Amino acid sequence: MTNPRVKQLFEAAPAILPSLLQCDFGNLEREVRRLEDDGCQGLHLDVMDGVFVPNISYGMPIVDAIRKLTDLPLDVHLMIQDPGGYAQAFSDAGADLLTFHVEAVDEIAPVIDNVRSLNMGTGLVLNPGTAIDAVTPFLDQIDVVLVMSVDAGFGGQAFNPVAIDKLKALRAIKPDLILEIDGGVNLGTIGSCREAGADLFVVGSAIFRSSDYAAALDRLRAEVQRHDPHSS
Ligand SMILES: O=C(CO)[C@@H](O)[C@H](O)COP(=O)(O)O
Ligand SMILES: [Co+2]
Repeated sequence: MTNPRVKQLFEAAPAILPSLLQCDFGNLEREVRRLEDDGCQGLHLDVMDGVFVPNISYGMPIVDAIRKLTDLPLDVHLMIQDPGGYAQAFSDAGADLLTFHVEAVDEIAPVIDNVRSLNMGTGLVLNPGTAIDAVTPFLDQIDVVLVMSVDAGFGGQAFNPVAIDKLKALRAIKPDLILEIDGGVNLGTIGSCREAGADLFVVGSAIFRSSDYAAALDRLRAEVQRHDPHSS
């Protein structure tokens, strides 16, 4: 992995990545500073097109605005049709790690090649109903598998435990693969994700519905540590 910010993010793992979907966009700079001050090691940005998922969030201009506010690694989760067609635009906007849904493309390999050629980290995303077989042929060409524990499209949904078995299966197939989990991750679910092998934990509601982000992050980090499969 040659992208230095992605390298930095992976070295920080296990790490919590706040999903900004539910942040206060009217005070974006203040939100980003708060998360930096609270010791976050990266930010997760959810891009939705209203076609691949039934919701619209934001696109390149917001990624670009956040890039100008921070040096933190930006993990851009594309929930869009034709992700390959937008890879250059998100690279230009400042994405470091670009993940796209296997359900959104017919041919996965050329899109991986496209993202890699732009020197971004590359990740494949699986919705809860998609088997891991969709990503296993590509594990040597990518940097991350993002396992969804909700159907992509909205924050604030309940965690689907089918994700736990997928994390365990992927971890068994490739012990050094970076595994990311996204959807319904909170104090009640983050520990089992860590035990199943997750390295990167995307958290939206469990941070942004709290008035004290720092305290919420500290509690989540403590739970990750308590469930670390490497500690006795
Ligand atoms: O990708 C998505 C939703 O599609 C996520 O990144 C959510 O934004 C996470 O929010 P919570 O489930 O933690 O509320
Ligand atoms: Co996401």
